[in-house]
Formats: sequence, C-alpha cells, structure tokens
Amino acid sequence: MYSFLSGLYKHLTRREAYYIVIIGLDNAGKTTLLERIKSTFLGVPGLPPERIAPTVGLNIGRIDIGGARINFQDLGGQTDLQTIWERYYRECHAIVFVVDSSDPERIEECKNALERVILDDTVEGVPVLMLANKQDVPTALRLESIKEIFNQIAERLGARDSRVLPISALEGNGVKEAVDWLFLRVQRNKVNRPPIIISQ
Ligand SMILES: Nc1nc2c(ncn2[C@@H]2O[C@H](COP(=O)(O)OP(=O)(O)OP(=O)(O)O)[C@@H](O)[C@H]2O)c(=O)[nH]1
Ligand SMILES: [Mg+2]
Repeated sequence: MYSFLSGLYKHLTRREAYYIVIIGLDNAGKTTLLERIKSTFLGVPGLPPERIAPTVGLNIGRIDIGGARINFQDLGGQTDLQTIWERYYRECHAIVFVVDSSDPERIEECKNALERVILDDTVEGVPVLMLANKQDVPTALRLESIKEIFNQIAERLGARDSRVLPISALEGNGVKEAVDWLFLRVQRNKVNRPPIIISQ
C-alpha cells in the first residue's frame, strides 16, 4: 500500500526540469539578469545591483513556469573562468549569451567567446539566445547593430534556434520576453535534449 501511494505521489508530482546556462564576458550583466529573472518570476526582490560582485563560481536561480522547472546557471565571465563554461553548457538545454551593448570596444572579444561555444559539437542543436543588454544606456549599440555583428555567427548555427533580443537587466525591460522565448525553445527541442524528470 505504501509503495502504491508513494508511487502515485511521485507520479502526480513529477515535472520536467530544464537547465539553462548564462554566459558572456565579465561585466556583461549576467548576475544582474539572474537576479532580475528571480524577482520577475518569484515575486520577491532580488539582490540590489550595488550588492552584486563579480562572479567567481556559479550562481543558481530556480523558477517554475508552465508546470516545469527552469534552473538558470550564471557563470563568471572573466577570461580564466571561461574554461569552466563547457562543463555546464555541454549538459544544458539552452544557452543565454549576454552582451554588454554599452561597450563596443569589447564586441570583437565577445564574438570570439561566443564563437568558441557555438563551434563545440556537443552543443549542436541547443537553442542559443543572445541578449543585447544595457539597452537603458543612451549610447548603447542598438539591436540592429548587435544583430548585424552576431548574425555572422548565427549563420554557423545552422538549423538551431537562435535569436538576438534587447534587454535591460537593470531596469527589467525585455527580461520576461527572453525567458518566454527560452521556455518555448527548450520544449521544442525536447526530442534532442530531453528534460530531466523530477518529483515535487
Ligand atoms: N546600465 C546598466 N548596467 C547594467 C545592466 N546590467 C548590469 N549592469 C551593470 O554592469 C555591471 C556588471 O554586472 P554583473 O551582473 O555583475 O555582470 P556579470 O556579467 O555577472 O559579471 P561577471 O560575474 O564578472 O562575469 C554592474 O555594475 C551592473 O550594475 C543594465 O541592463 N544596464
Ligand atoms: Mg556575475
């Protein structure tokens, strides 16, 4: 009886879980984005921007959406930390690459970092969302310019789902749209990268 009930409980509480990595150069705004996602979807205030320090390890954020769980993994972007990215993106269901649109001088470095990820065969078919962050800065590169730069790389993505969206992690603009895009894409890509089934 106990095993029947516990089996039934597990069945009723089972749900799909997805892992999404957030990468990009240091100072791009990844942790600010993670905190913004948490405050938008969990309804609790995230860490205030002035308390966010450069990431050395990994920050995790969990949200529930459409009956599924999404686990965001925000990684440090400093050059010597980029070597750990692959440990996380190889297993993930989608990749978010955050770009600091207010720093045109680092765009080339940004492109190279993204290219290295895209060219890794282990992420073939995984949806990639490029976020043109800091759109609240008046002098920031606008979406069209960022698209022009990143579409050269996107061509290499082949049949994979990819998109460039404008956001301001600081002010929250575009953050919900970005998460909605990701949720739809990880579900569409279920056959290639099945979700992890969890109970609760
Ligand atoms: N104006 C503006 N500033 C932002 C935005 N997002 C982040 N910032 C600022 O950019 C700086 C870096 O933000 P972080 O979130 O720590 O950047 P990160 O990508 O996590 O950096 P690492 O952890 O070192 O890889 C901080 O001063 C943030 O307040 C944004 O949308 N607009
Ligand atoms: Mg960080």
